[in-house]
Amino acid sequence: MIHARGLVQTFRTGRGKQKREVRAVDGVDLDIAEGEVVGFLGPNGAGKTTTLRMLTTLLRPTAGTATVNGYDVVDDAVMVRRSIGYVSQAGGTFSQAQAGDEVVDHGMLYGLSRAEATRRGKVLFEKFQLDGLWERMPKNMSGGQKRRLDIAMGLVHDPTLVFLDEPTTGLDPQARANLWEHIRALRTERGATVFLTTHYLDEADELSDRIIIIDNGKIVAADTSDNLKAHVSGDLVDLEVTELAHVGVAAEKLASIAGHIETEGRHVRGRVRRAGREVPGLLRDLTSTAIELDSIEVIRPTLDDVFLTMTGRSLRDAQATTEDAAETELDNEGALR
Ligand SMILES: Nc1ncnc2c1ncn2[C@@H]1O[C@H](COP(=O)(O)OP(=O)(O)OP(=O)(O)O)[C@@H](O)[C@H]1O
Repeated sequence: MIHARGLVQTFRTGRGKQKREVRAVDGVDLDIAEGEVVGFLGPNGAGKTTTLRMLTTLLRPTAGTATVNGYDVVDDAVMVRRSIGYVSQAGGTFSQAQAGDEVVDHGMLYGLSRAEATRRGKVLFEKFQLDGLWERMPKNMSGGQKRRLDIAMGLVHDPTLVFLDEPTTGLDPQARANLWEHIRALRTERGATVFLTTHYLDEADELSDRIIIIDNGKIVAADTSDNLKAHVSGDLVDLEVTELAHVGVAAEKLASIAGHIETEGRHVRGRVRRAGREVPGLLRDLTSTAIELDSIEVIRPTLDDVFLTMTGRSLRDAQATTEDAAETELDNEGALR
């Protein structure tokens, strides 16, 4: 479905002495199979949108190659565009037209007849709970409704591969959860392959069969969420010992199955690769040495823990830093216009 080798995108930013080159995407390889839902995760400025724009033919790669649905993104750009659905981050720039007309026009742009585009549009409106809004102007819709309209537009020509760029950014929790249901249905009901970018960890976790993490233009991890968590971080085991005097011994015992032990008051913590298997033995060991616990907690790692392990910093911190350093003067030389 999607195969990319060594994709690179560089931008020149600034003027005069400030001039420099940004390697927004720096040698990305991707292999995405039919029917997969892949979450492309990374902090702001990591290179998610730029990768997506190369795969959807909106940007010509500076270097590297990619095929989408078997078509080359440079040589067969028109065929790539015809065979995919793309819902951009900003959403559609709607005219003064009614929502239904926007969808029909979009379908006709992809070669459907007016009748067929209308038929499919009506089905999608029902599916995305937009019934009754066919004649409404998009500017008078709620954020969630507009986002669902964007997705309906991206699907009107029935693509089997759909690119969604930050589909739920700016939506309230209820509208997000509702959109998640629709995204799940793309695969279960239509068998579509979905490639979605997000910087919400929970969203990537909830929706994706596989997660690809990008940072500074490079892929730092690619696997199922469970595998990433299990292999990279392990579970956090938090023991609360009853007697402060026992903290040292408890830490020694935990150290036999865990890496990097931390203590805080009566708490002893460490990461254990297979907590389900290891913890019963640890408890027996503690009991046999008469160390009592007030509580024990096993906390599954989050994707943020994975990111921390891979890059040495938290995804949330990385987000804040790149937002501060956001470029203001952009000069996009690679764009196909
Ligand atoms: N047209 C452009 N000209 C110059 N630099 C650009 C341009 N587009 C993106 N960049 C830079 O390339 C890097 C990657 O940007 P990109 O938009 O791909 O990141 P992202 O992961 O999608 O971030 P976000 O989550 O904020 O959308 C950033 O440093 C950004 O400032």
